[in-house]
Amino acid sequence: MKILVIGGAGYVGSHTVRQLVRAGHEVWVYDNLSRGHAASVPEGKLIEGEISDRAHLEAIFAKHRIEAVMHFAAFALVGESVAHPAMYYQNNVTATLDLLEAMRSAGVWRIVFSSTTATYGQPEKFPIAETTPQLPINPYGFTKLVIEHALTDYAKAYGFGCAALRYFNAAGASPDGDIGEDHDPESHLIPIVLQTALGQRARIGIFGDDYATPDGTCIRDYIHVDDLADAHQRALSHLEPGTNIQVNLGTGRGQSVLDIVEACRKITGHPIPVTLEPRRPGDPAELIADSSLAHRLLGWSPKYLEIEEIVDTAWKWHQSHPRGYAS
Ligand SMILES: NC(=O)c1ccc[n+]([C@@H]2O[C@H](COP(=O)([O-])OP(=O)(O)OC[C@H]3O[C@@H](n4cnc5c(N)ncnc54)[C@H](O)[C@@H]3O)[C@@H](O)[C@H]2O)c1
Ligand SMILES: O=c1ccn([C@@H]2O[C@H](COP(=O)(O)OP(=O)(O)O[C@H]3O[C@H](CO)[C@@H](O)[C@H](O)[C@H]3O)[C@@H](O)[C@H]2O)c(=O)[nH]1
Repeated sequence: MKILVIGGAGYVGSHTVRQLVRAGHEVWVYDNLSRGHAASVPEGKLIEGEISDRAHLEAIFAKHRIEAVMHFAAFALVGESVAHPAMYYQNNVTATLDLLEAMRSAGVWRIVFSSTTATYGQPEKFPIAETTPQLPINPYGFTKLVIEHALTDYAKAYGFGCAALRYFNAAGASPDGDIGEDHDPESHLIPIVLQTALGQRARIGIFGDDYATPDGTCIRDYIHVDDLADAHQRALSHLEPGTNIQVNLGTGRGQSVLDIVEACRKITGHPIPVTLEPRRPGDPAELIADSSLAHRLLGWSPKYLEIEEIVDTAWKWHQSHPRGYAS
């Protein structure tokens, strides 16, 4: 299929692009490089552009006879969304609606959308299934929920084929160490802990140890990026006009912040000093996925289940690219 991967120069997008290319799809990446890296995109495949630029998108859709969109482009940081909600509503909602309109004018009806567990807020029951009420507790989660609703309506009214993939915490890197996670500034837990192991940071600050979890630190379900990429391919082949699915993607296993530090100590052999810091606004205490629907609908199940295996792939990337793509 001819696929435009929007936000494909970013972390999850770049891993997905690789798998799509290997599977024989004709892939183009559309990205404004605000948070992505040209070096993560296969040679000659990057088109620089904004998702709010409808005319540019429509021209690209026509020129490359695009049949499907994978939409990764967004701002995606919980804490930042609390501090700067306008940025989030603008990019994740307004500009994404421009993209949907560009697709509609161009007759491109297939879309796989990066949604998130942040749309659930802080559920009371675990694991989280798709039937769990979506009650976001931060602006980021709200922006993604708005687009899920828009996709439902576009599927019904305009015959779009839509899959919203609700990832839990993306983690790890390509096992060959060629591509991986590189955000500047980095705010995600695993890369920060590994940067501490590399000596680039003196310590890792733990955001709160008074949550209602066994060790008091927040629990997340870390899912390998290559498993997410695999789910995108499966979702794409599931799309028909009017398809509208939402599925969780996680391992079903929860790791606390302290568990992650411990796993990184084991993999890196570094003591990794920690300090205690106040809670980060917008953080839910616990998020663990029930991904059985993705298994039933798409035949998907994660290949990386052990957190040490996931951290090991990230560690390979950080060791071979201590300054990320600038290395
Ligand atoms: N990383 C996670 O743990 C996680 C979990 C759940 C959902 N998600 C979602 O997955 C998607 C990808 O996340 P990521 O971690 O790879 O993020 P990322 O920041 O690494 O990648 C996003 C990419 O989109 C591009 N982009 C942003 N706004 C754009 C715009 N207006 N026009 C064109 N390009 C634009 C950026 O330059 C970047 O390359 C996001 O939509 C995010 O909300 C991520
Ligand atoms: O220096 C740090 C960084 C993070 N944390 C904690 O580690 C956990 C994970 O944080 P982080 O890696 O920043 O991820 P999340 O805030 O859980 O958000 C990620 O995972 C969500 C899905 O759960 C996605 O929607 C988001 O886009 C993605 O950034 C949270 O409890 C943080 O408070 C720390 O204690 N110290």
